[in-house]
Amino acid sequence: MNVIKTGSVFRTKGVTKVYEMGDVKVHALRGIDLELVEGEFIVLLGASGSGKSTLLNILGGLDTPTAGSVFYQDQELTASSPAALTQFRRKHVGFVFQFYNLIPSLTARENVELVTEIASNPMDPLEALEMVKLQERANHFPAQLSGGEQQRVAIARAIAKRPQVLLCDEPTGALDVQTGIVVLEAIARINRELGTTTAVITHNAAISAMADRVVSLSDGQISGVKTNASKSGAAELSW
Ligand SMILES: Nc1ncnc2c1ncn2[C@@H]1O[C@H](COP(=O)(O)OP(=O)(O)OP(=O)(O)O)[C@@H](O)[C@H]1O
Repeated sequence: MNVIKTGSVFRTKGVTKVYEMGDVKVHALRGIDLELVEGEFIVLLGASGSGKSTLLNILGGLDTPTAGSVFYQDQELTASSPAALTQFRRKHVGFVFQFYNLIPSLTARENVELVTEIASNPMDPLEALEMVKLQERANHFPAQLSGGEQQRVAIARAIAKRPQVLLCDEPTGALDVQTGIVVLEAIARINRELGTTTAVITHNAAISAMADRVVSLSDGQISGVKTNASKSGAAELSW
């Protein structure tokens, strides 16, 4: 069942990003107007170089646009100081990247604890590992886990502080299909059970079927927005 609440989480207006390297200007984003609402699962779909990562990094406060405005609820990120952006990221945003960035010398549980120790209302690390079905591997080190399991630890780490938004940049990009599906199931479960507003960026059109809404990017512009009448479970996907 699709339950979408109506509260606005992100609003962007005319977001433009130009990277300048010497005399060369790369227009990564060319005027993005987008709203994400509370509890929504959105897929940002586009070919390599279409601007997906740039947009996600701007939403998550890791990067700032050249022009345009970005609001997180009532906070204008584009008018926020670097310190305020750090606070925003720390409190409200969980990031998942293609490569898991776990600390090799720490167990799964300790990797999650890195976040729970500095968060104000965190989950128990084991509860976060249970959300991704890895509670039994809590005392294993990253080298003892498969790529998909390491990615699930990274997801547990991202959600353990109970962020309002989960931003995932090609979370299955380094995984085979079956492993990717288990990772996507974990992300869908978090969206469904915790109500975490979730954005997944991918070049893989098959993943779109899981989303409430699919926003296609092409050459730094939104080239299409599609609302799915019903969502597929990750297990139904194939690519
Ligand atoms: N730091 C940077 N400096 C210069 N150009 C950049 C930088 N980051 C991205 N770009 C350029 O901006 C454009 C958009 O890049 P972006 O990484 O957002 O695309 P993407 O859709 O996420 O691609 P991919 O799927 O390959 O990761 C590309 O042309 C890229 O080369």
